[in-house]
Amino acid sequence: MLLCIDCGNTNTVFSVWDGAAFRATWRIATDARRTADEYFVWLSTLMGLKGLTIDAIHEAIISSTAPRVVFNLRVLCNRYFDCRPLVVGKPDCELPVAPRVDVGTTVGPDRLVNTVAGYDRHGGDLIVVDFGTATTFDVVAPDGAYIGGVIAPGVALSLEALHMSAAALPHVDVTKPQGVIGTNTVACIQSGVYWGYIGLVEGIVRQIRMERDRPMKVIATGGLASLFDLGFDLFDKVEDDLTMHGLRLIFDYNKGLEA
Ligand SMILES: Nc1ncnc2c1ncn2[C@@H]1O[C@H](COP(=O)(O)OP(=O)(O)O)[C@@H](O)[C@H]1O
Ligand SMILES: CC(C)(COP(=O)(O)O)[C@@H](O)C(=O)NCCC(=O)O
Ligand SMILES: [K+]
Repeated sequence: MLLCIDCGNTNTVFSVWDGAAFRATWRIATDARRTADEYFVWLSTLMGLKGLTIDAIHEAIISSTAPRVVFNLRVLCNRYFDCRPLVVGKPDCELPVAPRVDVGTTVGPDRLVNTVAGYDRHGGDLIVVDFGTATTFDVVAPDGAYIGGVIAPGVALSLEALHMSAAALPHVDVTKPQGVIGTNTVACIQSGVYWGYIGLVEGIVRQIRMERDRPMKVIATGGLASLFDLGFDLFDKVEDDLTMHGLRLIFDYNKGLEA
């Protein structure tokens, strides 16, 4: 079985695949101090609850926007699964189409993975919006290349920044407000972030389409994507499993090159 690990700045998501068949997925807070042994105990317990045996894992691929976390994940794969994981963005991990960006730019591996997954499912002329720690827009060319995009502060990060920097503003969870005009502090903050984000997504997508001068599909992923999909026409589709799908595709692509 194949283990796919998508490590974001906030959460790390594991998924297990039997060939092309998805088996299960689990999420843990990202923490560079977590050791290989800790991952193993956690993962083997959860796999056991699903009737899956951890001994069946012999292959792994990692994408990480937090480079320091990769060390212990590599140890996990070497020690417990007896394999060298592929790490997206490293020279030995090939992509079907190379990104076209400024020389010297290191594109976030999550964005490269989303590009591969989005292109596989929807073809080119695509915008992938990923609501993570940061909200990213990845622009995919007709040939499947990542050609750039947008990085905006994440939703949770914006809320946290308000709370941290303004003495009278409480910590607030993001939800869809009833209207725009808040009649208490919490409602005002929720409105600012929620409607601010709707405007941000609409505006950025419109500008990208204008700059590319052609119709482009918009696919959204990440925990909060469905919240912003409620009652709006922002996205053609929300696909929570997009990054995991991309990791499996990249793994298979590299395996095909070996053969
Ligand atoms: N369903 C959800 N509801 C509310 N907040 C969420 C949800 N999913 C994720 N978040 C929050 O959004 C932020 C980004 O989460 P995540 O998508 O895991 O980011 P990353 O991929 O960068 O680690 C985190 O602060 C997380 O707590
Ligand atoms: C923009 C990001 C921080 C998003 O990471 P995430 O929110 O998924 O943790 C990550 O893709 C990154 O570190 N990118 C490097 C710069 C770039 O992609 O151009
Ligand atoms: K992201």
